[in-house]
Amino acid sequence: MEKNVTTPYQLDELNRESTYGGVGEDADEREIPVIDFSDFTQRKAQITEALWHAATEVGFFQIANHGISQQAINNAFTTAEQFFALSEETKAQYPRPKGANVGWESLSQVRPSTGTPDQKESYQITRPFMQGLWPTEEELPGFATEMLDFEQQCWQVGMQVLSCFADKLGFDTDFFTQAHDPASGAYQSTLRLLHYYPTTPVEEQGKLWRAGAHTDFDCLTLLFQHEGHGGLQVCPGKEAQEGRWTNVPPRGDVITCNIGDMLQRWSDDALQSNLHRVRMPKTGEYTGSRQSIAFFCQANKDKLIEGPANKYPPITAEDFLNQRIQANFTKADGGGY
Ligand SMILES: O=C(O)CCC(=O)C(=O)O
Ligand SMILES: [Fe+2]
Repeated sequence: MEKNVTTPYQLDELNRESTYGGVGEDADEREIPVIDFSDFTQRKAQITEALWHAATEVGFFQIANHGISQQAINNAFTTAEQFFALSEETKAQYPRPKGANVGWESLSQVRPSTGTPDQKESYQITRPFMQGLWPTEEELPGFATEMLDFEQQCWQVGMQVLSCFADKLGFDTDFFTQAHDPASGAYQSTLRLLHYYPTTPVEEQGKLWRAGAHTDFDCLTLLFQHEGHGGLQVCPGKEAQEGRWTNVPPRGDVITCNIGDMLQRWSDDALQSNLHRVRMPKTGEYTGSRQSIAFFCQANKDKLIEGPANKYPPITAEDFLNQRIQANFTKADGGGY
């Protein structure tokens, strides 16, 4: 099947996404809620209310006092930078295989909203599927150990957030924790290291984007923004037609979170998976390399996504993700599987 912007997609989520490529306008009146996670166990009920409000209204929120040390985050960024500084030939030894969320890719992700490749390279880590995809100890000592440790810390925070949503949706508290079991071979949550290439500033945003407008495929995304590396903009679903985009402050001490399509479906649309994108820097703004790190909580392949009210027919997490990945990578990259 040809993958291009005119392809009619099977999932509603994809049809929606393919219509949102317009530049729109900046709307800085909206605030991204910051939610304090300190004393999580004692304050869980209060945190849950704050999360639910943020997730149903804006779809994006930032978590402060999340428990991952600043040192661990800084180290992850430094190590990611070292990975991307490896030679093209070295990185090309670890390519993203067809239709999988693992390995290295560069300039290959074409969003249905834009039809142009994101101006970035990325490296994906999904625990069970990394064979042959780690750089060697000579190339980058300690890389796998450090990244898997960071991945585990992200998972902890992700599961805390999801346990709050489980409470509100009437599932067992640990429902999503079991659905994202890292010990299973069907685990498919992914840590993604991102490097947006240095660029020349634009007077006006044109066809090329650092990351074209999209919603995420997963249940929940934890995004670590590099202090000062701006450009991320969000647009709540309700306002997508008007195209009013809010800048997300690039704070290095909080985790920026958003709901993805999988959880929107799993919550019968109660939780909003919102559009976001990374625009090109304008004249006068920082134009160097831009880094970020994302952790995508994606239910294990064999889990069935079924909302409490059964609004949508059940679909396995594997089938759901496959359709989304397929629509996002070009044929040239070997993405059509
Ligand atoms: O780099 C960012 O700020 C956003 C990345 C993103 O949206 C994604 O990888 O899905
Ligand atoms: Fe995203």
